[in-house]
Amino acid sequence: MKNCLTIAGSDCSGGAGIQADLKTFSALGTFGMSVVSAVVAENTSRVISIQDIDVKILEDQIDAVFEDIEVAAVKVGMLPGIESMRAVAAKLREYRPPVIVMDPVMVATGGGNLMNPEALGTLKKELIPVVTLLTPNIPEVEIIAGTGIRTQEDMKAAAVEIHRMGAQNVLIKGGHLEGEAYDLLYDGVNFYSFSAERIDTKNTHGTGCTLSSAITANLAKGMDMPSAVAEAKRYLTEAIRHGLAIGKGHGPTNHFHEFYRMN
Ligand SMILES: Nc1ncnc2c1ncn2[C@@H]1O[C@H](COP(=O)(O)OP(=O)(O)O)[C@@H](O)[C@H]1O
Ligand SMILES: Cc1ncc(COP(=O)(O)O)c(N)n1
Repeated sequence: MKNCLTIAGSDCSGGAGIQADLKTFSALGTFGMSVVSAVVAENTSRVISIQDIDVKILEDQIDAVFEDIEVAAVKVGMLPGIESMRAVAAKLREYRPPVIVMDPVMVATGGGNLMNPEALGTLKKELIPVVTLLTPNIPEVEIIAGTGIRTQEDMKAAAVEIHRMGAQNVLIKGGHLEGEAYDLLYDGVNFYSFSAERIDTKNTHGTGCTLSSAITANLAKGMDMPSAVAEAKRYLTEAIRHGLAIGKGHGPTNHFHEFYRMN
């Protein structure tokens, strides 16, 4: 079995963050481990408060995993600010895991800032250059690339720009645009399109986390990048289709529905 590590925030309501990542890692047959970067008091409707984890214990958690266990792939999710970003970037440069997938989480689906906007420069300078794959959504692309995105052509231009910043691969998620659920992958040479039907639901809490951790698990299992993304998208679409109407706001994706067990 391959070992996957998520470095991300804790969502006590279980739909996003490390909780979504660990459920995805398990559902896809990998062994999941987690380094907590922040504790977020949140639910399907709102973010109440956030406590950043001290940098020392953030670093110690990473050391505890890497000094003992072989890590096939790392997923990085919410990093709340400059200090945590610097610490994680330094540890990733030190341990050099074979795969690093980063979801540059900025805002929760239910609203609420999860990243200090002042950390944008650190994200660009220290983290983007070390990642195997960056998976921004449209608002995140607009902030990172500094351009408005309305069309698939805009997505292409921004993917090239983010690749230039140092990300080996870029997957721009089009969930925030209208029409089909269209995502675009750029590997520095080719573009790959991934389309799925848009499911009419408000239960989309954790979709980005689920997709990036599913890609991480698939890469850990040895798939090439386009196959890992295609399979992860298939997994995610079913997890949204069978999404759970839990809570009063945006319910979570479902990792254990009948469709996936049978396929
Ligand atoms: N209603 C939906 N039906 C099907 N796929 C969706 C839906 N909403 C989002 N997606 C897909 O979920 C993934 C994450 O989407 P997006 O909303 O863009 O990112 P984030 O969750 O980070 O904000 C993408 O693959 C996107 O295409
Ligand atoms: C701790 C944490 N991390 C990430 C998200 C974003 O989730 P989404 O996958 O809906 O973009 C979240 N709401 N909470």
